[in-house]
Amino acid sequence: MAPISPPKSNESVYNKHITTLLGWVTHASRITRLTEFELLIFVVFVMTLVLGKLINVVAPQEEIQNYFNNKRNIFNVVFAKNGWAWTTLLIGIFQTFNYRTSAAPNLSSIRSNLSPQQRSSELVKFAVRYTLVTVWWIFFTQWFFGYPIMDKIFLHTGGKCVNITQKKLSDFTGANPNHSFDFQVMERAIDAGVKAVEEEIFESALGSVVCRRMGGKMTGGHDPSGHVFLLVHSSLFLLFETLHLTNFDQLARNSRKFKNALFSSDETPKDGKWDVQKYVSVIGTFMAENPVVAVWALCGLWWWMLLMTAVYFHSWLEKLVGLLWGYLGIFGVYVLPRFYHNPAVTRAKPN
Ligand SMILES: CCCCCCCC/C=C\CCCCCCCC(=O)SCCNC(=O)CCNC(=O)[C@H](O)C(C)(C)COP(=O)(O)O
Ligand SMILES: Nc1ncnc2c1ncn2[C@@H]1O[C@H](COP(=O)(O)O)[C@@H](OP(=O)(O)O)[C@H]1O
Repeated sequence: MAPISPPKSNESVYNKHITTLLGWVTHASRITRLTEFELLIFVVFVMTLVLGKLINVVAPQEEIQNYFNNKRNIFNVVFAKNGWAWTTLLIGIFQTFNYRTSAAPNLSSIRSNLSPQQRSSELVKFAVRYTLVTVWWIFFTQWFFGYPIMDKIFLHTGGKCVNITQKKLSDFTGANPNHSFDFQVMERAIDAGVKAVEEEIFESALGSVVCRRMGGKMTGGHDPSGHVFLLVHSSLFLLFETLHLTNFDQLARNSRKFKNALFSSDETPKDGKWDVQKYVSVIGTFMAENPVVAVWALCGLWWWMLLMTAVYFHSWLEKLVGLLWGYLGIFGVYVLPRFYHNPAVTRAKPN
């Protein structure tokens, strides 16, 4: 009779599973050329969409209705709708402070050991990367030899702009030279004496920007989520640009200093009044020494908005397509070059 092996302890089973999981992570990291931490970041966005779907499925509708699914909420109107402008502003501030690091060694970024030439060369490389990711954003959401890619996908899969009455058409006077293509279509429709503008040729020729500005509604077809794209694309860009430049030890030291300054005894209200000037100065100093904090705060807002988009808007597939286009641009700019220019990583391929 074969000897009966002793029952395995829970701990040994967990250890075995963790070893297997880590093996998969290492393997995925080798194939994709992403570091394990970067891989984790990519996975977080997929998991956020999954989490949003779960919340949507399990929470009763009346409980999940809130301020955040109002399209006119301030975070959507002020931040997401101007998402690339915010991204540009914050990475611009980060790079400016970062460039000056050698003059201020207590900054939480690590460029102080570079010569002026090296720093200039880093800045040029950054400008090239910024231009590439900006062009990707423009192509997907704003313009791609006519309509942007997201609109082209929508129109080619049978999407239409509906609900445009002749009145809305004639009311539409906000001429935007950037969308001359749309205006040509409209002019042709007007010249042809289109009465009800719901005519097939007209409806299907309108892109999302003009359609919404005319008070119409995009319907049918596959409408990739512009929000998921923008939030993921911007977050990945900001993280890839800042993580490797962050001195986490210095950041931790500065954070402790900040906390002490904020909560020190002389910061308690005197005669019921807070010393606002002191607070502004403490917070200002902290933000100037740690520009990365503002960048990560924007990433935090993007993550929350992504979760809200995942709960309330679009179909699952439309969000997934937005996500994949967001991944693709960043992968092309930051990771693809590693397949050609990083022999150390290439050598790390399994035998
Ligand atoms: C900071 C470093 C500077 C380096 C300089 C490098 C040289 C760069 C040279 C050329 C690059 C091109 C210049 C582009 C500048 C871009 C500045 C802006 O961002 S201005 C435009 C602001 N617009 C937005 O942010 C709009 C964002 N919104 C959207 O994309 C969409 O509304 C949506 C995708 C969020 C949703 O779509 P919807 O259809 O549902 O509305
Ligand atoms: N997190 C969010 N908060 C508020 N509105 C959101 C949102 N995510 C998407 N939306 C809205 O849902 C619609 C589809 O978004 P998208 O295609 O960009 O993913 C857009 O409506 P409007 O275009 O009417 O503003 C957008 O404003």
